[in-house]
Amino acid sequence: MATNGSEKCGWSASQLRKYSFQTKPISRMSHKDPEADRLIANGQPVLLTDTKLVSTALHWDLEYLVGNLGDGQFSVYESKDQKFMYFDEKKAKEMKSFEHPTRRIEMKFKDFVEKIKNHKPGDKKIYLQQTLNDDVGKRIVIDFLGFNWTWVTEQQKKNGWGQLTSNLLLIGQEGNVTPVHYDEQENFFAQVQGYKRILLFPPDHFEMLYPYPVHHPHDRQSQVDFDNPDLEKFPRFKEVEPIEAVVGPGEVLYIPMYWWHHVESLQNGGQTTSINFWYKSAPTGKIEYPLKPQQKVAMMRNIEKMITEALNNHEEVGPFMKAMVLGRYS
Ligand SMILES: O=C(O)C(=O)C[C@H](CCCc1ccccc1)C(=O)O
Ligand SMILES: [Zn+2]
Repeated sequence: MATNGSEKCGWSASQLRKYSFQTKPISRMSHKDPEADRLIANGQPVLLTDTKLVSTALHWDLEYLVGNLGDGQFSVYESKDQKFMYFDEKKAKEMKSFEHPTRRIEMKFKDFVEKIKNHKPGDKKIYLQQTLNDDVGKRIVIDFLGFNWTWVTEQQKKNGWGQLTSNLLLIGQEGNVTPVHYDEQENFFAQVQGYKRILLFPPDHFEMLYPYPVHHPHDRQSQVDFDNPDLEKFPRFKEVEPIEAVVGPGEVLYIPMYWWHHVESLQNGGQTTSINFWYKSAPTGKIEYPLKPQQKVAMMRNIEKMITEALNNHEEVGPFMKAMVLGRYS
């Protein structure tokens, strides 16, 4: 059996899902390597092995969290399969025909842990996704204050990013998948417990990942099902060239804004815990040409929003844009 030296790195290739495309490994390095700062400054992903960003959370197992997270409500998503596709609840309200792929339940942390413990094959899968806020126990506050704010705040300043908008606490079951999507924020993704495989696709993959329309509840998510890609509808999907990282406890992955990412908790790897750090982007300074792919995605989003609002009817957007382009610009 081919090993990847997994005895050293705590996981094996057999725990990774099989997809139709090849991947290339992401570069891994110390945060002290000047190459790391160069990559981050250029909006390139990099896996940082030794930031100690969340070292004070590495002991956050379920037992400790039950005793210290407090009595607040936590957002827990349940899915009939392993996929947890995010959707915008406001946009879902506007779209009667929209089929909700997951259901959000608010519950106390101890009830979430009970559900994890009593989970049987065939039960709905669950995924806790909750923004860390200040109604947590004081030991959690102490751990939180112990994060490496010196380093991450230095990165924020150096790269001219906006404010830290939130830290999302993510606790998922083995095998859970967050399908490929992009976010409009910079992200330091810190792994706390267990292993996650992250596939990353550059922003120019917009044409190969076929995102839903902007007004759709699944805005920013790809229409392509990685487990069963419809190459008739999405022919350019076969051109994708992702890079890949398996992140383990203590490791931090920089996911640049607009970079597509797919996240899976390794199969048979036990439950996973992650904390992300989402930052507003740097303000666009002087426009320089050629435009970056990220800027073009932002432009396409604004144009789509404007046309949709002006026509005040989603059905007319396609024909309107086709009339503009077919036979004229194509
Ligand atoms: O940190 C990130 O950006 C991730 O995608 C991490 C991902 C869960 C994110 C859920 C989500 C997706 C879109 C909008 C709001 C919330 C995971 O770890 O499964
Ligand atoms: Zn994301």
